[in-house]
Amino acid sequence: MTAGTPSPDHEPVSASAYREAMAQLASAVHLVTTDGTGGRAGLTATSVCSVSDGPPTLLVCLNRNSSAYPVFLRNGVLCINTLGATQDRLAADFAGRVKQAERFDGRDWTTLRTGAPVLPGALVAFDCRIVDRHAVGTHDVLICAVEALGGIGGAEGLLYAGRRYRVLRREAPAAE
Ligand SMILES: NC(=O)c1ccc[n+]([C@@H]2O[C@H](COP(=O)([O-])OP(=O)(O)OC[C@H]3O[C@@H](n4cnc5c(N)ncnc54)[C@H](O)[C@@H]3O)[C@@H](O)[C@H]2O)c1
Ligand SMILES: Cc1cc2c(cc1C)N(C[C@H](O)[C@H](O)[C@H](O)COP(=O)(O)O)c1[nH]c(=O)[nH]c(=O)c1N2
Repeated sequence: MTAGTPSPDHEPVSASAYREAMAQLASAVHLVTTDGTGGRAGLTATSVCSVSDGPPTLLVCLNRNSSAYPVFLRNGVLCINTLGATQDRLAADFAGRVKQAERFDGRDWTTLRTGAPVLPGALVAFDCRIVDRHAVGTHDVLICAVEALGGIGGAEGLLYAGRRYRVLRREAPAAE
C-alpha cells in the first residue's frame, strides 16, 4: 500500500498491516523498571510519550501479557530509563532475550525517589508514580506523574525504526 491510498472503507485494518505501518515510525527506546512489595521487574518499551508539563505527566503502554505487568501494578511506581546509542544490547535483553529474573544482573542500579531502578548511564530517567490507567485492547495505558528526574542528557540517543535499532546523531548546528 503506498502512502495516501486509504484501505477500502469496508475492510478493517489488519494487525499485520497496522504493524507494517507502525514500523515506519521512529521511537526513542526505554527500559521501564519497577521495584517494591511486588518485586523488581523491567521491560523494553517504545510506547512512551509526554502528556502534560503541568503537572509533569507521561504515559507508557504496557502489554498485559508481559511478565512484568502484574509487578508494575502491585508496586504502583516505575522509572522510564531512556537509552543512549550504545545500549541496544540492553534493550534486546529487556525485550525478552534475558529472563526477567536475570535482567538486572551485572549493573549498579540506583534509585531516585520512588525506589524504581534507575539505569546508570541512561540518557535521561523519569522516576514516576502510576496515577491512572486505561485498558485499551491488549495494553494498559499507564498515566504516570513524574516525581524526579535523572540522567545526563546530551549524548546520542537510541532509536527504533524499521524493526531495528538506530542512532540519533547530535550533529553540530549548521553554520549561519
Ligand atoms: N507497543 C508495544 O507493545 C510494542 C512496540 C514495539 C515492539 N513490540 C514487540 O516487539 C516485537 C518486534 O517488534 P518489531 O517492531 O520488530 O516488528 P513487528 O512487525 O512485530 O512490529 C512493528 C511495529 O508495530 C507495533 N507493534 C508491534 N506489536 C505490537 C503490540 N503487540 N502492541 C502494540 N504495538 C505493536 C510497534 O510499533 C512495532 O514497532 C513485536 O512483535 C512486539 O511483540 C511491542
Ligand atoms: C523495540 C521494542 C519495543 C517494545 C517492545 C519490544 C521491542 C523489541 N515491547 C515488548 C517487551 O519489551 C517484551 O518483549 C514483552 O514484554 C515480553 O517480555 P517479557 O519476557 O514477558 O517481559 C513492548 N512491550 C510493551 O508492553 N510496551 C511497549 O511499548 C513495548 N515496546
